[in-house]
Amino acid sequence: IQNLFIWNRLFLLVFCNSTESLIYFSLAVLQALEDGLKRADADPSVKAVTICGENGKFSAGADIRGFSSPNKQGLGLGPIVSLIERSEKPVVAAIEGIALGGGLEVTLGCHYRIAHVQARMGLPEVTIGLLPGAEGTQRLPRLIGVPAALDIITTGRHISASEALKLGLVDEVVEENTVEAAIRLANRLIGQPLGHRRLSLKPVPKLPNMEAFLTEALVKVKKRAQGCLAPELCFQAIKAATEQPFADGVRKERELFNILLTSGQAKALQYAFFAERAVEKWTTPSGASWKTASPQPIRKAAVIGLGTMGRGIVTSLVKAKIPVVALEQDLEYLNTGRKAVMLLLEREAMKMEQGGQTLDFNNPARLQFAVDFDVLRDVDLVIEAVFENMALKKEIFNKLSRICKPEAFLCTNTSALNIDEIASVTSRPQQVIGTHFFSPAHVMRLLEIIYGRHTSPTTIATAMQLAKVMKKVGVVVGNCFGFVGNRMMFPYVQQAVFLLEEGSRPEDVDQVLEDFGFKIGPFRMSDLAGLDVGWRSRKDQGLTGPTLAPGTSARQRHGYRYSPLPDLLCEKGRFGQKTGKGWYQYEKAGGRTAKPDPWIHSFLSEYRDTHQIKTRFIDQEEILERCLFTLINEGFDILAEGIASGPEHLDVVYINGYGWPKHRGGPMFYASTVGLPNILAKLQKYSEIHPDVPQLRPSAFLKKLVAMGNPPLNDWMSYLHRQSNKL
Ligand SMILES: CCCCCCCCCCCCC[C@H](O)CC(=O)SCCNC(=O)CCNC(=O)[C@H](O)C(C)(C)COP(=O)(O)OP(=O)(O)OC[C@H]1O[C@@H](n2cnc3c(N)ncnc32)[C@H](O)[C@@H]1OP(=O)(O)O
Ligand SMILES: NC(=O)c1ccc[n+]([C@@H]2O[C@H](COP(=O)([O-])OP(=O)(O)OC[C@H]3O[C@@H](n4cnc5c(N)ncnc54)[C@H](O)[C@@H]3O)[C@@H](O)[C@H]2O)c1
Repeated sequence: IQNLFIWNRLFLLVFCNSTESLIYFSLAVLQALEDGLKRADADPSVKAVTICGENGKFSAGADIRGFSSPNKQGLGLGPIVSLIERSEKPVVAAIEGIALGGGLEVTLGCHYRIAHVQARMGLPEVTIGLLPGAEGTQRLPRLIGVPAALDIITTGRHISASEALKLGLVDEVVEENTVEAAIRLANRLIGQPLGHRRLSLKPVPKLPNMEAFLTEALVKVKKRAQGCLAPELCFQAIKAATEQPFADGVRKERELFNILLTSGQAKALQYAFFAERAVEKWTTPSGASWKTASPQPIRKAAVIGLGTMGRGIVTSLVKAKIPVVALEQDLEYLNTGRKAVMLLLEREAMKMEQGGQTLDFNNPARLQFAVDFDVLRDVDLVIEAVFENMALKKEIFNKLSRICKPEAFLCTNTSALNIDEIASVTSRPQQVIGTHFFSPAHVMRLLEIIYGRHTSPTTIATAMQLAKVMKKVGVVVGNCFGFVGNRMMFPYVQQAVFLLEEGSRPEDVDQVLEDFGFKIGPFRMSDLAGLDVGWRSRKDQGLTGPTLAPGTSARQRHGYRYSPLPDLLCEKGRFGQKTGKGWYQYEKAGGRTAKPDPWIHSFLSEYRDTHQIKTRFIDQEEILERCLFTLINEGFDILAEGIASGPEHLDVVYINGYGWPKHRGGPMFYASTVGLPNILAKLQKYSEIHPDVPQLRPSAFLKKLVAMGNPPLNDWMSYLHRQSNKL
């Protein structure tokens, strides 16, 4: 706080920015706030105080980086909030832009709160592994009641000013100048009693069935948390507010805050927060970067293919208010696709209505369906989402190159195919790029953006901008088979299948990985995605099917271990959920409840007999290590090859696209917590046992980092000497 104005008889405290655009509490800001308050209190000419932020933003809360610094910046905020509340002079908060975390807690110490209609508020500490630690868990339930406080604190969601008004979190919402409105209110309050406005003195509003409500709420919180500690501790702090006097509740809040602060989960979640922002600042080995490349505006887009992916992509574009043309191969496919898209959009519109927003999709200027490529003449960008087949993709891109206007960008949603080969059939390879969405595309946040040899920086910047507009996290990566996400997943799934050959059951492997925190284990995931997808790809690669050379050993390909188990299941028509049978059995085709299948158990045991594999008990540790360490090992190769510019990229991909538990910070962050020497030793051990599995052989980069003394993750990339130029 640098600007303190004494304005008539009013003291205006203005938080000044620590950065260009956001105010978060550093030690200096806290000290200035405390000094300002004390000065206002001591000055008899000051009759009231207004607290506001600079540049139309109240505050983003404590400086998150401070939590991992030795002097733990921001920890003194609670006493300052109490100091505000105790003031004998009325204090009014003028909330503009955002009031988050400690920022909102400051307003809870104020006697009155006025918000601008576009302001957003929230206590997002839970999302970075913490709880509101400046007495917010004790004041908020007193202000808005336990159910609403529990919802806001355990989810960390942001709320609008109108919702805040409905909940009683703010006293007034204004459309005009919030600071002036706050000053007017402060002036009116001079000399009025404040006791009833001090939240710490108020009781928590009673519920007729508080105990039952809390018991039920805890079950819900735990279920949603999926192994993350913070939501449950947020709950405990709020429960304390219902049971104990304010001062004891604050003590409990501090105790719980400290547990979280020193937990690995908070560290991991805070790493993930900054990693997500770091990947926005993309660079490529050739020196192209977000700093110098400018995105082109996308006023109209097209999606080709309205299957599983195309439907979700169209929905995302419509939600982002980008006019779309949706194209299919014939009228029959078009009608099926149109129905599916309209259903998704209706559902999305309903969800948005609950939040007071609208979605306009029945207007042909916003969404058009077609089978004729001629309608693509005026679009700025096309996203191709047809079958995963190189010949088909090339045919489509060649056509697009001829029909679309010269400046249009051509994107492919391929899961693994070579972007350069696709681009080679166009006359504009510099405008061809991979935009790899994840299923369901209107829900999943990840957008892997793959540049080819000729892709221009403008094209990358435009794809990144598109991700942002679609509220997705874009991660720029290089071109290789499977890119980052799928390339790292192949060895993970491969190990899972090898474990079945050796003695595990699908449900054992899934359970271990779900206990680790994955939303869904590899076999449940395969059943959901459809086993036929991988089968088709393996047939295309000549690993199975009619093109396989006669006499090829069942369990070997190119001299390495191969498991035909997934192929055998597909040959029996077991494609997963869609056929009602896969690695599990389902109640019907299209059913969703996976049940262990005795058929699979006896099939596996016959398979082992046929191939003379001795069934052995495989413990949880081995399941976890073999699946995760091979995935991580591939990650080190990806970094060494320059396919991704840092470990954060791999982590953001895994958290947002593959259900990796965020509270473990992503696979590469997890590797850094396990310790690279431990990972190396385990890979060496398993590789000796399975010499025919190259994915278990430790990456040269991993070995190098261990030899360099296991440096911290932030330093890993400095140990690479880049020669490759992927652009
Ligand atoms: C030793 C033990 C003793 C125990 C004693 C217990 C006592 C406890 C006392 C503790 C007091 C705790 C107080 C409080 O409860 C805790 C907090 O306030 S935690 C912080 C809560 N706030 C947040 O989580 C907000 C996070 N930020 C956002 O959600 C978004 O950034 C935004 C504010 C909505 C803005 O979004 P955008 O406009 O899209 O902008 P960016 O996200 O790209 O951000 C721009 C830039 O700012 C950086 N940044 C944003 N917020 C913070 C922050 N709070 N701290 C640090 N940095 C922040 C962000 O990283 C970007 O910078 P870049 O990374 O690009 O350099
Ligand atoms: N399904 C997934 O989970 C997933 C995830 C990420 C990426 N992908 C990739 O996305 C692409 C599409 O996959 P999908 O699962 O949506 O496939 P899908 O089989 O569900 O749909 C493909 C659609 O493309 C249409 N199509 C085929 N040829 C066409 C043509 N010439 N013109 C117009 N439309 C045509 C088909 O009619 C079909 O509706 C593939 O490259 C796939 O690898 C899929």
